[in-house]
Amino acid sequence: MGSVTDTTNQYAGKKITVIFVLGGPGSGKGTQCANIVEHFGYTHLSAGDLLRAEIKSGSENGTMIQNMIKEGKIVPAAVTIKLLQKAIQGSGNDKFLIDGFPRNEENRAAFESITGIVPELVLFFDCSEEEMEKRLLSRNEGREDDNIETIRKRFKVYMESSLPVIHYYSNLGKVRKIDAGKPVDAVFEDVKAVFQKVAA
Ligand SMILES: Nc1ncnc2c1ncn2[C@@H]1O[C@H](COP(=O)(O)OP(=O)(O)OP(=O)(O)O)[C@@H](O)[C@H]1O
Ligand SMILES: Nc1ccn([C@@H]2O[C@H](COP(=O)(O)O)[C@@H](O)[C@H]2O)c(=O)n1
Repeated sequence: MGSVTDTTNQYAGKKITVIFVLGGPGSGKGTQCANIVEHFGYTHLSAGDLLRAEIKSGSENGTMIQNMIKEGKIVPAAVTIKLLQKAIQGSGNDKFLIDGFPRNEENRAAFESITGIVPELVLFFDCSEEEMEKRLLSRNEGREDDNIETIRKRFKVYMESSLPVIHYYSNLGKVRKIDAGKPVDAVFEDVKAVFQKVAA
């Protein structure tokens, strides 16, 4: 198992690099991950997308996951980690952006102990609640949690449970904070600067 400072991960027989992508709901994580995939060859694994796919697949956990998402709550780590492990193992790539995970201390500690994977970096999209709310309310993707009631619950969970995870990695010197309140292209310029250093 890796230590928190050793980011050379051996996973399922191969060396992999993992970057966690964190930030509030609607801060633009998914949008920027798409840009990173295109420019830097990472595979994007969105925990939220994996959970939504699990609901659609008719899995035995589907109803539980759907209820948690509607309430803006965090699904038990064991469920999400299984989906992430499957996606990592099924990918031919060795570089992963894990978006929207770990979302709380339970996610973080369980991922570390189950997989032994240590993130190279944590990309943190910092954005005001006012801007995130505006973006989520106009996202228009038919998501069941993009309504004002659930959005407020998601913000509360983010403040109470997700920010402490970002602080944990910040104390380890792993966080790269990006001003995510700027237009998409300007945010990506700042993201690029981070990835150019990772590649160097
Ligand atoms: N920098 C930006 N400026 C304006 N709008 C943006 C910006 N980045 C993303 N958006 C838009 O805001 C909405 C939310 O973005 P996105 O889905 O990337 O956020 P997210 O952080 O992945 O959200 P969630 O955690 O809820 O999945 C989308 O409609 C997207 O097009
Ligand atoms: N680690 C995670 C990630 C997400 N969820 C649930 O999915 C919802 C949507 O997540 P997005 O990243 O797509 O915004 C989120 O509000 C949680 O209910 C989770 O449980 N654990």
